[in-house]
Amino acid sequence: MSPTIHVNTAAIKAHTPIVISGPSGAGKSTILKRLFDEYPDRFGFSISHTTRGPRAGEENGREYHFVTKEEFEALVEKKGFVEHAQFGGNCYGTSVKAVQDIAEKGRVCILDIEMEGVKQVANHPTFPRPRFLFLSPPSKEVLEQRLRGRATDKEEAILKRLKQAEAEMDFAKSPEAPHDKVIVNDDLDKAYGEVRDFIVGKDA
Ligand SMILES: Nc1ncnc2c1ncn2[C@@H]1O[C@H](COP(=O)(O)OP(=O)(O)OP(=O)(O)O)[C@@H](O)[C@H]1O
Repeated sequence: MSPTIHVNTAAIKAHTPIVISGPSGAGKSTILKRLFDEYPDRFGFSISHTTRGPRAGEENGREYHFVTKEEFEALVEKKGFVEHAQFGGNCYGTSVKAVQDIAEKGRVCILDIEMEGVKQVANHPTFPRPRFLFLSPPSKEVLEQRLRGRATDKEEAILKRLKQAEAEMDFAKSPEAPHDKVIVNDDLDKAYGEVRDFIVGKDA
């Protein structure tokens, strides 16, 4: 057994990361963009690790930390990822260090991750507990309208997202869900205000 990596608990607790999840189309990107625009110096996104090769224009340590399968697995062994997953034959993960780097710069790390990742973060053996926010669409029907309205996905992708959305929403209602707050994105301004209150506090 390899020893687990060191975690700078103090830095992370001083700037508790926020995990935001919710079905695709719930409005996470829209709301986070607004938050970053309003508070440009307060937040940070961690740089993920991946075993896929860099694409033209991508730089190691900027878009991703590009690593070999062996390096990735060694970090998994050491509990060096707060969450990791496989997509299309490649591994992707958010390292403890990447989140820590943001906290050490005095910023709050925002993690936009899906259900399986949320479970992993919540169950990590040494990483301090972040704050968990779930953004929900008002209903499945409205979610479907928004996904279609966004017009970025093909029919097959929309159906897949809707199925995954159902799983996300069932999980959020289940007793094992770690969410500290559930916000329904019905009216965008109202939902944004609630997200901001949760993340930066009412008097910010
Ligand atoms: N309250 C709202 N009322 C109406 N439309 C909304 C509202 N919030 C977001 N939308 C629209 O819904 C669509 C989905 O939003 P967005 O792309 O932010 O979702 P997302 O949760 O980030 O999805 P993904 O995880 O796929 O990136 C967008 O077209 C956005 O403009």
